[in-house]
Order: sequence, then structure tokens, then C-alpha cells
Amino acid sequence: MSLDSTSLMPTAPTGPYGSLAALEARSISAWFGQHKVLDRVSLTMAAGEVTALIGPSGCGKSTFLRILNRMHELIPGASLAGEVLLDDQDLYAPVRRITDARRQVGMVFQKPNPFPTMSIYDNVVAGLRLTGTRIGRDARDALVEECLAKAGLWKEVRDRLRSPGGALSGGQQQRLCIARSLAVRPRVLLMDEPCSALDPTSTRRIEETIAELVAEVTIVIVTHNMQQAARVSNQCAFFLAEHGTPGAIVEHGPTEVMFDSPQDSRTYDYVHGRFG
Ligand SMILES: Nc1ncnc2c1ncn2[C@@H]1O[C@H](COP(=O)(O)OP(=O)(O)OP(=O)(O)O)[C@@H](O)[C@H]1O
Repeated sequence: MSLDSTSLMPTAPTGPYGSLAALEARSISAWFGQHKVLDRVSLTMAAGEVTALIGPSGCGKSTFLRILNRMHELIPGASLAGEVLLDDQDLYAPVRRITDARRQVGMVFQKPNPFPTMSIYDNVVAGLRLTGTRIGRDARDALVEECLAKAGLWKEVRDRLRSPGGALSGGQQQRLCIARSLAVRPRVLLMDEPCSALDPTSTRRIEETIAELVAEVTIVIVTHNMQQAARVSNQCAFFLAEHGTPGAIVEHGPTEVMFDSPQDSRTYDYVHGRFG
């Protein structure tokens, strides 16, 4: 597949976004009990870019993503080795609180998961309570509008902010989840197949939102949709777990190169739909 003129691939920002952060994974290995599922994976996810993680089912993409915001360690029996650095600071340093790591590295999941009975407004600010952030009413109102606007949802919900989040369509719920993630001002946003439960129109809107958001937050997205990886990402990393071995990165680089002239024939075969 070649990249075409419909690409939404954003360019790295040149604007006044001083807080853009790079995320670097160094030699990450992961286990569930005795089962090793990732083997020494290293990847730098550049500030102000969208990095897509691609590869067949079961090669460890979601596990890798969960390690990037310290969710992996919550799973009973799960363990890991290696380092994750957010702007050169160790995310797993003993002095760093886990809630702080999650605030700085947010996550949007495959299935939209707003609090269904909570209002749209309260959904957006729900993360503030969890992180113990206190702000006044006016600032809160402004934050809700800002985050809903950034998630591309403000115009659709501005007149019904007190309606329950669960009353929105699937695509709107996913954009509400993006707004909720943004409200705590993360420096990195992880997205685990955020469009796989959505129709093509909602998918397109989320992709447009990603293209706009990357000006202020570094994005890492797992996707099985190669057209989507081509449209939204600047960089791609191809994961593979061959013949029962733990997942590893075969190749990574600029998306255009990964699709048009990768070094490894397995990368070419995968992105062109020949397996997986
Ligand atoms: N909670 C868990 N307990 C035990 N094993 C797990 C758990 N979660 C994932 N695994 C195993 O870890 C390996 C990697 O799974 P993971 O979900 O990270 O892969 P993936 O590439 O994201 O797959 P998919 O594309 O299907 O989501 C698989 O062998 C899977 O069975």
C-alpha cells in the first residue's frame, strides 16, 4: 500500500508546545506467570508524533502499551523487566507514584468506557478527582469545553452536558473518553485499537481528532487496520511473535518507509495483508 493524498499524517509541531514529551522503552520484557510474552523490546516514541504499533494478534502490542503507563503491573502474576523513560525520567522510579505515571501517560481503550450514568460534564472531569486535582467552577467549565472541543465533541453536546454519558452513540462515547483523558493534561496518550468498535464515519472523526491532538500530546496507537496506520501515524513499529516465541519488534521506522520499502520481507508481507 502506498500513502496517498488522503493521509491525515500530522507533521511535528513547531508551535509553542513546550511540554511535548518523548517516551522511550528500553529493553522491555514481560511475563504472565512463567509465560514470557515480550522479549527485550526497545522503542523511542518521539515527542509530537503518532507512533503506530502493528502486528498480528497475540504478539504483545497491548501488553507493551500497558507497560507504558504502568497498568501491566496491576494484573495478578504479571511481571516485567526493562525501563520506560518519559522525557528521560524513569516512569518506574520508586519515588514516582503510580497515579502520577497514569496522569502523565493516559489511555483510551478499544471499547468506549464512559461512566454510563454520570453526566457528560462529570465524565470529562472524573479524572481530576482521581488525581486529587482541585479547581474552581469557572476553570472547570472552561476545561470541560476545551477538552470536548479538542475531542471534536463540543458542538454536539454543548446543550446537553447534564445528559448521561451512556446516552451518546458509540463514536461519541469514544470521543468523550478522549476528552476525559485530556482533562488531566497527559503528556502522552496511548490508544488501544480506539476505532475497532466504531463505524467508518466515527472512525474518520477519531482519526481527525488524533491528527489535531498530536500538536500537544505524543500519541501511541495500536491498530490492526493498516489503512488507519498509514493515515494517522508518523512512525510504525512492527511486532511479531513467531513460532511461540515472545513478541519482539521486527522493524520500526517512518510509516512511509515501513509501507513502501521496509527492510524485512515479513514487514512487507504483513502491511500488505499477506498474513496476520
Ligand atoms: N491477562 C493475561 N493473562 C495471561 N496471559 C495474557 C494476558 N493478557 C495477554 N496475555 C497473553 O500475552 C500475549 C500477548 O497478548 P497481547 O494482548 O499483549 O497481544 P496483542 O498483540 O495486543 O494481541 P491483539 O492484537 O489480539 O490484541 C498473548 O499470548 C496473550 O495470550
